[in-house]
Amino acid sequence: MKTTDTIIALASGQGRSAIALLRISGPATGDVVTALSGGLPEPRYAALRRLTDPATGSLLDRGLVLWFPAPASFTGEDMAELQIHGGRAVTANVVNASLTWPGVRLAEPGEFASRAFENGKLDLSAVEGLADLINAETAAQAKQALTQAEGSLRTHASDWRMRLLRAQALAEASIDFSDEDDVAGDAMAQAKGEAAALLEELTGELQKRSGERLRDGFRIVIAGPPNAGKSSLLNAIAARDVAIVSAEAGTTRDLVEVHLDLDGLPVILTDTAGLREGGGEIESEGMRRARSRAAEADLVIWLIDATDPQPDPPSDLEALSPLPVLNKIDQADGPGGSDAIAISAKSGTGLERLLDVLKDRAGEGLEAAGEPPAITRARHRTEIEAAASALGRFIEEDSAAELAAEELRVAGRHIGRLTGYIDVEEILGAIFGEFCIGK
Ligand SMILES: Nc1nc2c(ncn2[C@@H]2O[C@H](COP(=O)(O)OP(=O)(O)OP(=O)(O)O)[C@@H](O)[C@H]2O)c(=O)[nH]1
Ligand SMILES: [K+]
Ligand SMILES: [Mg+2]
Repeated sequence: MKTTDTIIALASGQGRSAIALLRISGPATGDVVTALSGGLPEPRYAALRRLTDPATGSLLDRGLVLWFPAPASFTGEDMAELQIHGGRAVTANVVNASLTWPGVRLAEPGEFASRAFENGKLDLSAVEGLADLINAETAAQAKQALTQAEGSLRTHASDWRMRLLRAQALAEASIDFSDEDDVAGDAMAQAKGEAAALLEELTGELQKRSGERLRDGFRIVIAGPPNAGKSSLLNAIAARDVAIVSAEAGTTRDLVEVHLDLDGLPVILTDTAGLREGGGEIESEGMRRARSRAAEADLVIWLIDATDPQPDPPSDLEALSPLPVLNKIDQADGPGGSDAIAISAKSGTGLERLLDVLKDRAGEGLEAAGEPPAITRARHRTEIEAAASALGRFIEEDSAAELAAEELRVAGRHIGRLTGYIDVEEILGAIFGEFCIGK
């Protein structure tokens, strides 16, 4: 990416809409806007302007023009936003007219955010928060993403960095005074005390899983013998015909997944192939997938047919403490007498109760008690784990002070990568690649 280029992109969704938002960023922005609209409006005030093709003078559209001179813009560069009519031809014409200006090109995905990062407008954790906000499907996800975009992880990371620097300074003092035994020993003991307190805090954060779960969704897997009504249950909960239902045992082979919003909580519900002995090659592969998805789930529903004598779940599923649910009670004689939740996927009986239980379980899994979790994605976990093990090595190291102090620098590098203030090149692509064009 060359920051001398001026970039343009449709920031609102693709396709027909009432209004479309075009964003332009880079040194030629002022010239392009002047060429299109005859001048620059007052900074940060919307002005209604006629937009004409600078080459032919023909009218392209009328729209609102906003001008954000550097450095007070999202990217930190000269920027403009054009609110124009959202027809495909209108937006294409305005974009094409802008592209005729020298040094102007279409933006790559995430390029606006990446320039904001390069210009120190956003740190990496805030960029990730913005990406999550754009992808958020439920209210709880959006709330967490916004908290992160506003700097929740950055606040933690800078506190951790400061404490590491303090420990580092103490460890280095102990090296400098190594010929004065008690001064050196005292400084090293203080450094280890700082490190131990920080390690305890990092370990506490690593124990919380709710941030990542909330970002990814709480995973519920429906498992059970063939024909128990698993696909019928998925369809009933999703209120759409997602999975094929039939009286033939072994209908479902692949995993069928739906994303649900249960009172603001994101849930991923997966229907699986019925589990039984035997089965052909395809069905066996389906059962293998069912078991492995169940093993990764936050909650497994073991669905059985109330009208049919049932096998117990296989031992690998039993070990996951599945939630027992009894289906087809519309056809069963009695309530069954077990602790299973009784439902009919067909008539809808008992579904509300089941949904209440699912909401409770998802709520327990997703809503952190106390402080919101610092970790919201695997990248954060990897860095914090690496920092914690370096701290552990520092605390245990009782040989040369120089070697021990190096572990603190390693920990500092990993914490620094959370916000990207140091040594970030290799992680940039992965983060900005998640964005759509125009952000
Ligand atoms: N009476 C009654 N029939 C049901 C109920 N739920 C499902 N069925 C029927 O049971 C049969 C099997 O339903 P499916 O949803 O395909 O069952 P499955 O567990 O997904 O089956 P496989 O994918 O083959 O493992 C179909 O004929 C459904 O109409 C129910 O609550 N009551
Ligand atoms: K079936
Ligand atoms: Mg099925």
